[in-house]
Amino acid sequence: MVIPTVVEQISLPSEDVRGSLESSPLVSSPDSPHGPSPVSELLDSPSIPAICTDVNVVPEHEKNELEQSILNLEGEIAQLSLKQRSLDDKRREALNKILDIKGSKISGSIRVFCRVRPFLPTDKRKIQPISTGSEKIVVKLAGTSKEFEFDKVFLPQALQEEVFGEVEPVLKSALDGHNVCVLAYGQTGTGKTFTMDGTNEKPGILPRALKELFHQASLNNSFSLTFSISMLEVYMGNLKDLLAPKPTCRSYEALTRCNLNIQTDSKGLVDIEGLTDVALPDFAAARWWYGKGRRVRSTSWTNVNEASSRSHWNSKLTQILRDSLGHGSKVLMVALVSPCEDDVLETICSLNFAKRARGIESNKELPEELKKLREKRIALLEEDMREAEAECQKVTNQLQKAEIALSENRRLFSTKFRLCEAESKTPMSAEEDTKEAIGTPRTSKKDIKGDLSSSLPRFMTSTAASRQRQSAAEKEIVGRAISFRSGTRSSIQFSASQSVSYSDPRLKAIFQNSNRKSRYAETNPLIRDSAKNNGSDRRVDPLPRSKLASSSDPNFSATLCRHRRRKSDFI
Ligand SMILES: Nc1ncnc2c1ncn2[C@@H]1O[C@H](COP(=O)(O)OP(=O)(O)OP(=O)(O)O)[C@@H](O)[C@H]1O
Repeated sequence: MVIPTVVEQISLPSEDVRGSLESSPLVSSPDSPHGPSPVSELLDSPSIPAICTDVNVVPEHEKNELEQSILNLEGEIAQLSLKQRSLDDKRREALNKILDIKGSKISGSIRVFCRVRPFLPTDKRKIQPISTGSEKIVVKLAGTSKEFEFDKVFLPQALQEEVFGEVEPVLKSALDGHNVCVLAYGQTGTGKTFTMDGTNEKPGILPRALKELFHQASLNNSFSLTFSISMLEVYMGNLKDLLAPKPTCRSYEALTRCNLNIQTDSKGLVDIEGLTDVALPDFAAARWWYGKGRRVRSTSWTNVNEASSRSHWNSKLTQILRDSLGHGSKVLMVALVSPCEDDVLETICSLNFAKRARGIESNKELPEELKKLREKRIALLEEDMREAEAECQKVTNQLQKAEIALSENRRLFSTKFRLCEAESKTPMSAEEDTKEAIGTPRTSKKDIKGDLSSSLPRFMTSTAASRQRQSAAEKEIVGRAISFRSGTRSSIQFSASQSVSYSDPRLKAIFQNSNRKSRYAETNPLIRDSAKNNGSDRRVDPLPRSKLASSSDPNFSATLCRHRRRKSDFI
């Protein structure tokens, strides 16, 4: 009665095994006087392969197919990553050109906007001395008029969204690794806070920028970005750390938080000693810390020694912004002006400063034809950029799908074949081996026996002597089954060494490292070589780890590491 159990364990019936089984006293041949045994019937049946399947042995062709699929997906991912990279380069190049053309025609990197505040109920003389166009602003004073030209002029009714829309390209540039600085400048009460911070209902540039940065970073998974935030206020020559932990007493510690020192690090970059730098894992954290900084900013300066450095304070700001205003950085200044006649002198002062910052005289305007050419060029570049962005998004989606398929295939592979391989390699005790050779768990065997004996009439159940004989016969069969099993196992090991073994370089590439960069570096000679080159050419900025914007892409590691500074400048 145990024969079917033995048969169930035979995965690849060979002639030897067949012979062993058929010669067993319990397994009679078709010619035997007892007629064909259940085993013989099973072995002769055309459905043997389906019945004789060892649960621990997966067909080799399935293994090869899965392995091939993994390799194909790896190749596809490498190709898509390259495509994604080149589209991203294309987009970045177009964006840079746009910013350069849109920026000052002379300095190339500073864009200056002007925003006119609307009349407020508290304003006294609501006579508007300013006339505006989309790039021009004219101020009338004592019968004369003065004209200023900027990259963009926002009318009093301009929405926060419109202003942010013009800032957005510069943010993308920040994610591409450029230092970016957004400044608001103007007379008191003209809307600097409103433009940069805004209100809960009408958020300004900063909250929108934080949201957009995290959103943009989440769209592209070809590299990883880390964000951190620092906030400081420059007031009367003193630097206040807005994110510092609350001082326990109004003492020296509190004072030092208001008198940070500006230093130059070993690389000649600006370093504000002791400035709090908080890592931002997500947008929620960014919003929280930004809110904290805003609240601290609104509190009064009580412990500050106002006489300390008045003489060289409009220079502290310059020192702080030095890196952000330097070569290769993108600067955006918003000059805020009042619409009131009473403020007209201040307005002219602000506009003159903004004009100097922009570096172009309004009377040296570009001829109309050149202007049109410039606009046309910008429109073409914007189209290129949009196309590259859309294409890049498609590739990113394909990449995500391929990565999901790859991880699913790997999971399948490791559960099916590694388990199987481990199973076949684990040394088994004689008892375990016997159990396995017989196959069905003991309980099942008992069940079968129990079921059968209970279903048989008493006279058909075995006597003590017949049980002894049966046991001896079983032992013999089990002995043969064990030797067969051993043979099977070694054959699994052999085939495994061809396809599943860790010594196989193809699988090594798949299993060894889940890190994409190194995996690609191993599997794709193109990437491996470029990574090597970049590694030798690029200088790695030794900023503290928390201050680094790390990237899995070797091309980005050097350029993104200045995010901390960019962020602090930004705020
Ligand atoms: N574009 C605008 N639309 C509606 N309200 C505005 C706008 N700009 C400024 N305001 C309002 O004008 C007032 C002064 O603005 P805000 O406080 O932003 O000026 P400020 O330049 O930051 O002033 P200060 O330099 O004194 O801090 C606020 O009540 C603000 O809500």
